[in-house]
Amino acid sequence: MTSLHQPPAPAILNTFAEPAELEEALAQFVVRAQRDAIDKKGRFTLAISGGSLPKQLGRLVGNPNVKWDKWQVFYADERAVPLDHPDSNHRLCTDELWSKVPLPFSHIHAIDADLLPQLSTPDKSTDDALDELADAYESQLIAEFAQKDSARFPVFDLLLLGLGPDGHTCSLFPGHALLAEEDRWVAWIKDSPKPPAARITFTFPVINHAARVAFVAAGASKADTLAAVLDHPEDGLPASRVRPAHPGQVFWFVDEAAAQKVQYPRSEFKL
Ligand SMILES: O=C(O)[C@H](O)[C@@H](O)[C@H](O)[C@H](O)COP(=O)(O)O
Repeated sequence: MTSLHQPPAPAILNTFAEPAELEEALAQFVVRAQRDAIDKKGRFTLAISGGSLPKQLGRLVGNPNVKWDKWQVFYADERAVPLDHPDSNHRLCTDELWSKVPLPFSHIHAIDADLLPQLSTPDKSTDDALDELADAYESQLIAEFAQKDSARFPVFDLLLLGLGPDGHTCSLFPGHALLAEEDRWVAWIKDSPKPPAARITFTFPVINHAARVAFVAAGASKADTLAAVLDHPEDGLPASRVRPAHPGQVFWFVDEAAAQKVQYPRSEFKL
């Protein structure tokens, strides 16, 4: 049997007493993923979501083991707002991280902000404008991956994702038609229940081709959702559907406050 036919590996749940410990372990984990990727291919491809994540990666700043010049950074989802808008994930990441580290600007793949004015002009429908925005972002992924890896879907070395209170991840929300997307790499949504409404997002085929996916969730407000995602995957919440194909692996980095209701077996964090 080829590896392609093996079932996805069960997620690894790492829990930490305090958010500070979680952040330290997360930084070590990212550095390890980076080292493995650079050893194999000379580059490290990472995609990140918004929310609390950029702050939780603070321990990477000033870390001498991070080879920033080898990173290629994408956004696993992004809000359709200008890049300097307070709602922009790119702006959040820039403020929290990229502005503090020597990551070359050309290695940060943001949405094409020149396409945004189309969203507010009468000569184009919102659907068409968002479609173009998502396509343009998909082209950036194709430029990075398709020529180099000639894969049907990109294989990210690492995706760093958050968990929303309704079980969403990226901009993939419960019950939304986008959960069934099978072809596109990047899709758009104009009715996101979490504001702002218009966004683009990686699709499940992209997420589920990644080599590693790390979810990060901290705080008691995540407790019920985390228990639902890990203990009741049969409910099909978006975060439960993240199950990268073998040999991909999902890791959870959560603090005790978030893990308090979870029955799922915990692992001892090791690199
Ligand atoms: O841009 C977004 O809105 C996100 O990508 C979203 O999926 C986020 O990661 C979760 O909602 C968790 O957000 P918190 O970490 O802030 O709870």
